[in-house]
Amino acid sequence: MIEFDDVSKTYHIRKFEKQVFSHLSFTINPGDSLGICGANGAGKSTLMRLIAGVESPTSGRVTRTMTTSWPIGYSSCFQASLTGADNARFIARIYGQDADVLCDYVEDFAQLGPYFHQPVYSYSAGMNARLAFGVSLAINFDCYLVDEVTAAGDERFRIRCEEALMHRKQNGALVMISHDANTLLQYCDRGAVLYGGSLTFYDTIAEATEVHHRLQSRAA
Ligand SMILES: Nc1ncnc2c1ncn2[C@@H]1O[C@H](COP(=O)(O)OP(=O)(O)OP(=O)(O)O)[C@@H](O)[C@H]1O
Repeated sequence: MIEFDDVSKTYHIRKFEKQVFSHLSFTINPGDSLGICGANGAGKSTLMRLIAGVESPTSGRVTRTMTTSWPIGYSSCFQASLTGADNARFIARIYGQDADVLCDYVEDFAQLGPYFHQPVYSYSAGMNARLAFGVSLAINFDCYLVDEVTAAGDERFRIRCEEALMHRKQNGALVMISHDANTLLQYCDRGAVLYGGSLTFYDTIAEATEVHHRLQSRAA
């Protein structure tokens, strides 16, 4: 379970203050697959970082009894001067996994060819995302956090991601951000819309994407 209790987040940037969201209370349970919709800058990635625990709330409390992946997406979570393989080994050690087994899985999954043994700074954004996806799928998290990453890679990679995520979803939880309604409809059951600093939940992802679409049309 991941529980948000009256969580608010504000960034202070020089003399400027940005309240991203306020007083969010909700729970993500095992078996949930939640799609989060919202316009650019609404706070989706910030929310994901708080769910993952890589950032803290300004006020309120986030309680986790499930292990969560880091937000898998285009933003890099790797040490750029190390190779993909060395990053995978490093992460294996942090999570107490067999480094050789994890490395083999990632090499096969991410299909980076010789780049797997090159420094991460030489990777494209898509290659970075493939590595991130491979490493996180190699570790058995209770909850996977996916930030737009399913768009990374070619058709074959997308099918691999889909199969792996659908399999993990059966045994755990999934929280996904995407600007593509079809992706959310494919992966998620429940939906939420982040708008004006508030998060509204819907029983189905179809309702959430529809509300988001209406809000977007109104703003245009
Ligand atoms: N580390 C930070 N410091 C200051 N402001 C930040 C930081 N991270 C995000 N913000 C601000 O918080 C707001 C929400 O950003 P966030 O990236 O969470 O939005 P998003 O919904 O994921 O956007 P997009 O769909 O464009 O990726 C934006 O106004 C952004 O400028």
